[in-house]
Amino acid sequence: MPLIVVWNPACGDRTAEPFFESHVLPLLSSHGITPDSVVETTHEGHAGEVVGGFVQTHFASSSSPKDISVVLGSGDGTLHEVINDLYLQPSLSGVKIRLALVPCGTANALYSSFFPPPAPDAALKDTEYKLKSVRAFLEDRGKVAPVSISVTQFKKPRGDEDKKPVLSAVVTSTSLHAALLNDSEKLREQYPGLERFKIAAERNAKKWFKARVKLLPSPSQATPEIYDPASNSFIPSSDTELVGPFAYFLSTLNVDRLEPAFLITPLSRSIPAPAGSTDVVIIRPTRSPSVQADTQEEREAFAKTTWEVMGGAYQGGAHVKARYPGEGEDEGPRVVEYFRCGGWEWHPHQEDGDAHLVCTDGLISRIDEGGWAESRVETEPAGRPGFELYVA
Ligand SMILES: Nc1ncnc2c1ncn2[C@@H]1O[C@H](COP(=O)(O)OP(=O)(O)OP(=O)(O)O)[C@@H](O)[C@H]1O
Repeated sequence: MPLIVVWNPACGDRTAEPFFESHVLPLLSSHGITPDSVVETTHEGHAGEVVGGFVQTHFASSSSPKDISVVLGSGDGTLHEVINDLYLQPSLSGVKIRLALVPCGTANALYSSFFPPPAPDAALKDTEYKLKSVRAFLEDRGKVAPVSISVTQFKKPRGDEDKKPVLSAVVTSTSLHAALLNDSEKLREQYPGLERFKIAAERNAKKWFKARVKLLPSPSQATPEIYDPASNSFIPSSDTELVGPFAYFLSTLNVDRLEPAFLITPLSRSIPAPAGSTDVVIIRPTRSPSVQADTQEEREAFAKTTWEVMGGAYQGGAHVKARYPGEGEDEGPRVVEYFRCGGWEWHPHQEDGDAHLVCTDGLISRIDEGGWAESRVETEPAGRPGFELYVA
């Protein structure tokens, strides 16, 4: 099977190059494997260009089999670029792109979801931990997990052309997560590690985002579902048209975490999601019994709730069960609404600029004035290239 090795020297703590030179390339060599191509990226977008070029070259000269392997040293953003470059190319229909990921990025959500680290802090300094997907490629080439794709389309006001769709394999979000990702890029130089996400979150925690949302069913659902903690299962949701404001709105695919220890959608593993569905985590402040109106004072006071509850994602996903204080002990409504569905529409309020940001795997896009976004899990991947991850 054709093999290309690519790493991004600029991601994470910038140690991809020495890690590949010292560990990955020698490991391949010790198994008698010489890659057809070895590339260190030199600029944004380069990984997509080289993998795309590699696939085209191989399939121009052979008709079958249409499988290639990519050893990719990066974070989620570089993988996002590769998927976005390749997925919509009609000439790559039916090609299988099998990825051996080496987690060299900052968050490494996809890798740490498939290879949950025993100790989050130590994980990325542990050479053997980082080589798990490469070892799966070397030792058991048949063992792969499919990587599902979400397609987000940016709709313009009537009469205008839509922008090119953006694909994601990890996270699609608006509200606090999109706002903090927008800020965190500016902090990358100063804070190369995970702390830049926390700093950016603190800066944005007091914002509420005015929008309305329509949840869309997956092909296997009659209607979108909501998590019912009492039965520990998903049940049909009576509410699928959600009115804001929103403090938090985030959906995931393929992952249960955004960082090794930040389990934002833990139910995607404990109650496995059927193909074609995404898990959506939402906080709407006006559901709180103590919030009377959308005022600056209420926003500032509510930031503490958002902060504390979302901190539960660092405690194994405790946010999923958090409640507002109520009449009796544990009687208030749930803070987090946890949905499972096929996708969603996000219609931002025209005057709320912050509500126009959408994050797809770290890439920030802005919805045009008067426009809206629609994100759906791809359910007809026939005619597209398929992505798979070597797993243990
Ligand atoms: N040689 C390069 N110099 C500068 N930037 C690069 C280079 N090669 C790739 N990039 C860009 O680096 C950015 C960051 O990469 P990536 O998202 O994979 O890492 P990360 O942000 O550290 O990790 P994560 O996404 O897991 O948090 C990507 O947008 C990619 O386009």
